[in-house]
Amino acid sequence: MAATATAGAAAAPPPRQCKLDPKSELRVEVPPDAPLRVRLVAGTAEIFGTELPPEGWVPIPPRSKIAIFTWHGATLELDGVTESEYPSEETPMVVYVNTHAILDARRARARAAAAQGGDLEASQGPRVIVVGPTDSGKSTLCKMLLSWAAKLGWKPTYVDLDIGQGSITIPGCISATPIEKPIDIVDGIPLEMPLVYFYGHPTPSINPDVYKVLMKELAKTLERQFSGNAESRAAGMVINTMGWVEGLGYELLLNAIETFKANVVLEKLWKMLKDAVQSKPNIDVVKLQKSEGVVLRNSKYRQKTRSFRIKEYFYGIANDLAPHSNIVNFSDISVYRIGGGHQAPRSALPIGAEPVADPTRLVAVNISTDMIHTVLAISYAKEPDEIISSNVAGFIHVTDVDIQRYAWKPLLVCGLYLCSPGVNVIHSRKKLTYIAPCPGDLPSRLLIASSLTWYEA
Ligand SMILES: Nc1ncnc2c1ncn2[C@@H]1O[C@H](COP(=O)(O)OP(=O)(O)OP(=O)(O)O)[C@@H](O)[C@H]1O
Repeated sequence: MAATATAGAAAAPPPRQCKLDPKSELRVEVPPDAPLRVRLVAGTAEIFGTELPPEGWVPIPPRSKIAIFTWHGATLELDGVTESEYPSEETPMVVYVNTHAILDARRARARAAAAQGGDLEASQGPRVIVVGPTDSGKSTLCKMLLSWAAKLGWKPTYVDLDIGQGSITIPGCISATPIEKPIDIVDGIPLEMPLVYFYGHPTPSINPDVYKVLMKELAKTLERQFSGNAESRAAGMVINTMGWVEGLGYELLLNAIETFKANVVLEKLWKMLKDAVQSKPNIDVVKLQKSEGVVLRNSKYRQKTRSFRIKEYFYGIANDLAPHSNIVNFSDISVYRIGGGHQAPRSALPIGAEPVADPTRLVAVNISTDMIHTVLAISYAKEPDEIISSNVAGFIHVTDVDIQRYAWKPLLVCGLYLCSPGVNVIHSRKKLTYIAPCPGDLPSRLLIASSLTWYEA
């Protein structure tokens, strides 16, 4: 099939077939508002590690940028509009699958060591961390490594540290989930058992200390789970990182490698880390080539994608879920912000002591109309001081904040009507309206504020 670009095309082209040679891929970009479906007519093919079923049409979600790759050759049929579609034989897939094979061998070694009563280190499978700049294909490589491992029966843990995009749940979170089967082409990462810590902002620079603390909490919880589950331990982790690789971003990457005890670093297009971590024992740094198919996304596009991820949480990928609107009294909830606490004034400190800001301090937040359109996380914490070390149950989206309502009651004094705040009746409602994915009361009264906003169109 010749390279085509149908960007802006109003009418859908007729269904068309595309024959792919072995070890080649068809790269497709789906527009935001027109459906596309794909069918395997002959041969075998996969999308980022997940095989296309031998029969039937597969809907490709709007805004997707995908590659349909075949190892042994395939004929595909496409039905619908694309922004671009073209085949390519230049892919790094052989290198990627070889990397997978090495990881697989390490998992098998770890499992065998566990069966022979080996120590924790010997029974630990690969903890792979994928690093590199933005749009170098990190998330895509993670998906492939996870799906290929799951296809062989492993249940590796996917750890997503990329708070800018959020591939497990909404952006602003550090999360992890076991991957038990190849990642669904339509539904994405399974959401049955995610472990989610809420940072609440799309970039770590807002409060890197909190970002580090949350990474530590997640790593601690995973460590506990691994110590009681030899299979998960042998399957290991695949860790996705953010694309900020300079200055503070670089420091946070080194911190992530240490915190999650990563023992394989897969670099995409970037070798700065090599010098920093190669001197350490038991860490392998492997430089991998970037696929030419990876699509560059500007900041406006990323901002939009973040909004869509939040919308998807409430309305589903195919807009097939209906969130529930609910009203809660201010007195029934407590909202906190993690970090941003001001340092104590010098005058309040003992003589000679220097004021120290505690970036991880918990601050109670007054509920105000500023919260409208923001996302709040529902903490599993029992007490406020446990919030930073607790994962979250889910999210709500604030649609209205009713602070107070005045019922003017003018007084007739000497033939004049007067309005005085002193004598007016003030009807105070103090209610917050929100949408949530499920009906019923909130599972906890402890909520975490964020800078994540979403405007319902
Ligand atoms: N071979 C390919 N053909 C077509 N599209 C691709 C290919 N590989 C990746 N993509 C798409 O390119 C985009 C960027 O890739 P990806 O999300 O993996 O990069 P990233 O390094 O994780 O980015 P970031 O760090 O900015 O989140 C994604 O939409 C992805 O689906």
